[in-house]
Amino acid sequence: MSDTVTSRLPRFHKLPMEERHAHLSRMLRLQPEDLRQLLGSEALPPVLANQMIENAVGTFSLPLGLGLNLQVNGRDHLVPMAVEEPSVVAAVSFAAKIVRESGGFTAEADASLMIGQIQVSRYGDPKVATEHILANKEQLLALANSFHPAMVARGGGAKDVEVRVLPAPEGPCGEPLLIVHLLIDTQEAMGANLINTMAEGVAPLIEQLTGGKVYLRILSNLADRRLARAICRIPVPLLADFEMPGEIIAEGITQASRFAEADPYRAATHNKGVMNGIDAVAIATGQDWRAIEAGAHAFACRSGQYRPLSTWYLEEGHLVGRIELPMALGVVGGPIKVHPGVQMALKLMQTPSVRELAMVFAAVGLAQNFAALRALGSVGIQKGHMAMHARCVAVTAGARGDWVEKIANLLVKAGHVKVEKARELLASLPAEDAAAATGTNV
Ligand SMILES: CC(C)(COP(=O)([O-])OP(=O)([O-])OC[C@H]1O[C@@H](n2cnc3c(N)ncnc32)[C@H](O)[C@@H]1OP(=O)([O-])[O-])[C@@H](O)C(=O)NCCC(=O)NCCSC(=O)C[C@@](C)(O)CC(=O)[O-]
Ligand SMILES: NC(=O)C1=CN([C@@H]2O[C@H](COP(=O)(O)OP(=O)(O)OC[C@H]3O[C@@H](n4cnc5c(N)ncnc54)[C@H](O)[C@@H]3O)[C@@H](O)[C@H]2O)C=CC1
Repeated sequence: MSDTVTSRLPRFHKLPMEERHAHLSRMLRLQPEDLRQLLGSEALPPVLANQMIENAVGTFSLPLGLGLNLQVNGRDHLVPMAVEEPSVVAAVSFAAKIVRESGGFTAEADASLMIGQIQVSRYGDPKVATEHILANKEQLLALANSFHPAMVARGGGAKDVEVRVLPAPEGPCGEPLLIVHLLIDTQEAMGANLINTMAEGVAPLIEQLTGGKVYLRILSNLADRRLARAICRIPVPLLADFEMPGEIIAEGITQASRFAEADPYRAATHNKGVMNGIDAVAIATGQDWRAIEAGAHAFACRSGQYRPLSTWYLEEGHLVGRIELPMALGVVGGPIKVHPGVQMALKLMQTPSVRELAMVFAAVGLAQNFAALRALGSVGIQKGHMAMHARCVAVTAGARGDWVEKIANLLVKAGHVKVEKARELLASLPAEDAAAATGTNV
């Protein structure tokens, strides 16, 4: 990664899109075809779409924004985000701007260790079956690795075997579940397909060793051996804005954190805010976001109560934020080398390794959460969010072209960001302006 790339691009959001492109071109040495890619005109050719999924009838677009100001472990990152919700990109950039003034995010990510699960039934005595499996661990690992020799050559592959005996859901009369875990290092890949291949591949040997019958052979999306963590420490005075001192803002954020820690109803929304950022960058970079979502929420519930993925507290005059969650990502495999838009997004991120990507994801989640809690714990979410949502409202009401921004500004000024109000504003325009505003004069 180049150190000459900065994600601190003041007032980038005020520029027209062509000037944003010009800026990126200079900084990242993008080619004209890269820019066409960004604009979507070459995003995903129908022929590729038809090869990617079944019954393809077209492609579907989302806006691609750039999260700015993000600094992780002293390095700047531009964050491509594919998302339909207004204010998400602004919010992450806003938070990252404050955090970078405090030294940026510190993050780490585990190696790509994933779990393949094999469910065994009719195995007899669970203790004996467990002993037989563990006594033949090396044979099982060798067999698993024989299905992916290239992965072993890269330093990855099956590394360990664990056995779990779980109580029968029907109660003591039912057979306890015997679950074998294959721990597999998937290196730069998310790994689902290769884990499933290995899990299916070792099943006959497990049946032979236990005398039982294997049912499911599939990865677990609770990727708790592959966690990413990020932390930030913001001096309280740095939280101040024109309206409020830092202490008041810090108090609002720590109160929000306490609420989420105590109440699953709130924790769900808190985590939705975290995932606003993570999902957007996951979609842009071709990740399996359902897998990331499943892992995040299962991890949030690991203590038996659904809890927040991030927490905030005060320590020695600083507001400290922490996040930890499973991060099963890939920079190869799946659609990553197939989808040209994904390749472009990874180019904007300067082709990170999978661990770098995981650290950026964690930092984005924490930044997104900070921005939401900062608003929620002080002026409320509607002020900033609705100001940006106003453009969507104006378009829904029929505004087009330059009039979208004008109507949006009038809605915010009126403190009334509603489609009826936008229609009322459009209807109150002189006939010529109204025709221009709704595009009916073209
Ligand atoms: C919206 C802001 C950022 C405005 O905040 P502001 O105070 O107007 O921002 P600012 O003018 O001080 O600008 C600071 C920086 O923010 C960025 N920024 C500022 N404006 C823009 C813009 N238009 N476009 C792009 N970037 C923008 C930009 O980087 C800018 O730096 P600059 O480049 O100017 O030096 C703030 O009010 C905010 O963060 N609000 C929270 C919004 C949010 O969280 N949205 C998510 C959707 S709500 C939801 O789904 C989640 C939730 C809330 O339920 C989760 C939960 O409950 O926990
Ligand atoms: N429950 C779940 O999460 C499930 C997810 N999936 C899907 O599986 C896909 C991901 O599976 P993968 O196995 O990651 O993709 P994949 O099947 O494309 O395998 C990754 C490929 O990349 C190659 N590779 C090249 N360089 C590598 C490197 N440095 N490190 C690692 N591999 C390297 C590997 O040899 C392998 O052939 C996603 O599309 C996901 O949606 C599929 C089934 C279930």
